[in-house]
Amino acid sequence: MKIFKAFTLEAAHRLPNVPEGHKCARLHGHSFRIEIHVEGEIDPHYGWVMDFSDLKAAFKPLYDLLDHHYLNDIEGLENPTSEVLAKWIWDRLKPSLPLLSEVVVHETCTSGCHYKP
Ligand SMILES: Nc1nc2c(c(=O)[nH]1)N=C([C@H](O)[C@H](O)COP(=O)(O)OP(=O)(O)OP(=O)(O)O)CN2
Ligand SMILES: [Zn+2]
Repeated sequence: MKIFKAFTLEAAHRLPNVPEGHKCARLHGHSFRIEIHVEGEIDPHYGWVMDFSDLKAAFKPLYDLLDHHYLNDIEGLENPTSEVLAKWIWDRLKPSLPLLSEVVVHETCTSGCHYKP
């Protein structure tokens, strides 16, 4: 069974490696929507894979690092594309959330990525 929790965070970024004249070289911000997916068996007593609030607690340290920050200043996010951000979250969350199965980053309403190794 797969479950997920979604988070919205505000952050600024620019993409330093885009071609000259690309709009995303300029400083701009997004309301990122991040989905954290986990996969596991349903606990027969609780009737859930895991408590959504435990999922929220696991992501909180990373949420606090990202929310209302300039992503380019964060180690590992010097080129903060959706793809880089999704893998950055996976690499830091997986050790404390072993059931993690996918990280989804919605950068805008129309753009984003799904990451699972
Ligand atoms: N593969 C990727 N391409 C782009 C990324 C990215 O992270 N991965 N990021 C950007 C920019 O950060 C930009 O803010 C988002 O791009 P875009 O979807 O083009 O934004 P728009 O709001 O202009 O989208 P429209 O739906 O076309 O209006 C660029 N590319
Ligand atoms: Zn952007």
